[in-house]
Amino acid sequence: MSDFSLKDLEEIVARRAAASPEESWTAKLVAAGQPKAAKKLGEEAVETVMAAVTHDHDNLVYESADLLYHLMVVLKIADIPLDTVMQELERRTTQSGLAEKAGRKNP
Ligand SMILES: N=c1c2ncn([C@@H]3O[C@H](COP(=O)(O)OP(=O)(O)OP(=O)(O)O)[C@@H](O)[C@H]3O)c2ncn1[C@@H]1O[C@H](COP(=O)(O)O)[C@@H](O)[C@H]1O
Repeated sequence: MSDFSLKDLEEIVARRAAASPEESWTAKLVAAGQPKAAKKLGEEAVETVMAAVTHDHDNLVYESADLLYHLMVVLKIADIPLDTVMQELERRTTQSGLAEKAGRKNP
């Protein structure tokens, strides 16, 4: 069981965003801007999907880590705290996903 949390990763990303792009991938992505960071997020999402559908357990773990890290970078560039996403997830705990979908105006 790891003590490492997404909150820890958020803090690392915030700290490294201010580093030199020559010495930090995080800083390089932040300097490149949201289109580049979001493109990397999309690539990691596709690689995660491929690992899942091919039942590649080890790669699914590896690509999921890449995906979560790049999501944290995209949220950082968008100036959205992880806590805002967690609040949205918490709000959703009051009903099932199926009930939420059925209640949409345009399902
Ligand atoms: N978790 C990560 C993490 N996961 C993936 N990556 C980097 O994401 C980059 C993209 O990897 P890919 O192989 O998918 O992409 P690529 O083909 O090399 O890149 P392109 O040529 O396509 O642009 C690689 O440089 C990975 O090392 C990460 N870089 C940083 N972190 C965390 O951020 C911290 C600070 O890192 P720096 O900002 O680099 O100091 C690290 O100690 C980690 O905790």
